[in-house]
Amino acid sequence: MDKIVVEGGQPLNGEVQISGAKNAVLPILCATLLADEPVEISNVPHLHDVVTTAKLLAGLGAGITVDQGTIGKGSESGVIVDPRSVNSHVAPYELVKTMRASVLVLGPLLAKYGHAEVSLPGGCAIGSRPVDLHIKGLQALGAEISVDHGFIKASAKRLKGARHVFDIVSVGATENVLMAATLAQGTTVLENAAMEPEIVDLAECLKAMGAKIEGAGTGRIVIEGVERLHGGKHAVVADRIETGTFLVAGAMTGGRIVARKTRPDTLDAVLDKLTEAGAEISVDGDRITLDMHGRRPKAVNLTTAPHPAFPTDMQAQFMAMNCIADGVGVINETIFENRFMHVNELLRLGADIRVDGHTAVVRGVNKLSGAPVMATDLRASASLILAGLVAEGETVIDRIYHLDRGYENIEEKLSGLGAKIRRTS
Ligand SMILES: CC(=O)N[C@H]1[C@@H](OP(=O)(O)OP(=O)(O)OC[C@H]2O[C@@H](n3ccc(=O)[nH]c3=O)[C@H](O)[C@@H]2O)O[C@H](CO)[C@@H](O)[C@@H]1O
Ligand SMILES: C=C(OP(=O)(O)O)C(=O)O
Repeated sequence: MDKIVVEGGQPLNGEVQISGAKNAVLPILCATLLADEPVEISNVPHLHDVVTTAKLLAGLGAGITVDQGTIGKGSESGVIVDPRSVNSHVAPYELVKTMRASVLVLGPLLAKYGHAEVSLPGGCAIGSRPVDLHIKGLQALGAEISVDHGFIKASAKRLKGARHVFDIVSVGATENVLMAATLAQGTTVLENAAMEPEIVDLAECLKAMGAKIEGAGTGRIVIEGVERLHGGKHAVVADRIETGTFLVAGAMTGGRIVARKTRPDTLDAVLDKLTEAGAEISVDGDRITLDMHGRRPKAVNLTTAPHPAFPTDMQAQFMAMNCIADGVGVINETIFENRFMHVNELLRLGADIRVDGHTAVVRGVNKLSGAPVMATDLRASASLILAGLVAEGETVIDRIYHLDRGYENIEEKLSGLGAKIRRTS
C-alpha cells in the first residue's frame, strides 16, 4: 500500500495551479444522465472519485470518453458523457460503498427513466451520513420510494414540481432534488437549500443543458421543469478546499504561496481566518497570494457550518495549523458527528489537543516531531501532510488512498512549492 513521506522544515514558496472541484465534478457527472445528448465537461480533476463515478456511469451503460492526453496535467482535461446508451438503472453496492456521492445518480435516473435502484451508501469515518433528506425531497416530487435489502428503490411516472423545505441544510440532498426537479412537470421551490458554490456550479451545468433554474447559491431555488435536457458544455469550478489546503500549507510554513486558476469569491470564511492567523492575503482576478513574511501563525477559533460559513472540509487543515500556532484555538465541528479522527494522529506528532464532544481545544506547541501516522479520511490525510511539513524529521503517512479520492497530484504540487515529499509503495 502506498505511503507518503514528508520531511518537515521547508517554508513553501511559489505558485500552484488549482484543479477543478471534486465536490462539483461528481454531481455534474451524475447530472449528465439527465440529458438526451452528449455532455462535455472540462477542467475535470484526475481523482479516484472521478474514476469511480465514470465506472458507475459506464456500468449504467453511458458512453464515457476521456481526454487521456491532458487529464491529470492541470490543463483543460475533459470528459464527454453520452447518456443515450444508458440501459441500467441500478447503482451497485461495490461502487456506492467506496464513494458516497454515488447516491447522486438517484435523482437523475428517477427523473429521466422513472426508475432507480441505488445501494444505500452506509456510514463512513466522519459520521453516519444518512440519506433520509434525499429520499424525503424526492418523495415531495411524487416519487414512490422504499428501502429494501440495502437498496433505495425509487419510481415515478413523471415527477411533479412541488414546494419542499429541507429539514436541515444538506448539500447532497439539495443536489439530488435539484437535478430531479429539472425534468419534473411544473415548478419546484426548494427552501432551506444548501448554498455551496458547488450547487451553483451544478446549476450552471444544468442550465447549459437547457434547465430552468433560479436562485442557486441562495437558500431558495426555483426550478421550472422542462420536457427534455439537451447536450452542453461546462467547465468545472475551481476547488475551494484544495485552494484552502495549499494556503494553509503556506501559512503554517511561514511561506508565500500564489494559488492560481482559483475562485477567491468562494473562500471568504477561509481567507478571513487566514488573515486572523496573521497572513497577508491579496486577491487579483483568479489568483490568491498568501504571504506570512516568515511569521508563525496565530491560533484561530472557528465553528464549521454550511456555506458561506466556515467549511467542515477545511476543519482538519486549520486544526493542523493551530497545532503549531501561537496561542490556543477552539474548534467546533457542527456538521459531522465524528470528524475529529485526525486528532489522535496529530497527538502522535506531539500536538496538544483536548476534545470534548464537538469541540477541540488546540494549544499551539513550538514544534511537532515526525512519526508514522495513519490517514483516516480525506481531509484528515491532508491535515497530516500539513503537520508533516512543519514537523522535525520524517512523517510517514499510511492509508493515503483517502487522499487520492480528492487531491490531484498533491505530492507534485507541494514539491513544486519546495516541500520535501514523496510517495513510496
Ligand atoms: C461529494 C460532496 O459534495 N461532499 C460534501 C457534501 O457531503 P454531503 O452532501 O454528504 O453532506 P450534507 O450537506 O448532506 O451533510 C450535512 C449534514 O446533514 C446530514 N444529513 C445529510 C443528508 C441526509 O439525508 N440526512 C442527514 O441527516 C449529514 O449527516 C450531515 O450531518 O457536503 C459536506 C458538507 O459541506 C462536505 O463535507 C462534503 O465534502
Ligand atoms: C467529506 C468529503 O467528501 P465526501 O462527501 O465525498 O466523503 C470531503 O470532500 O471532505
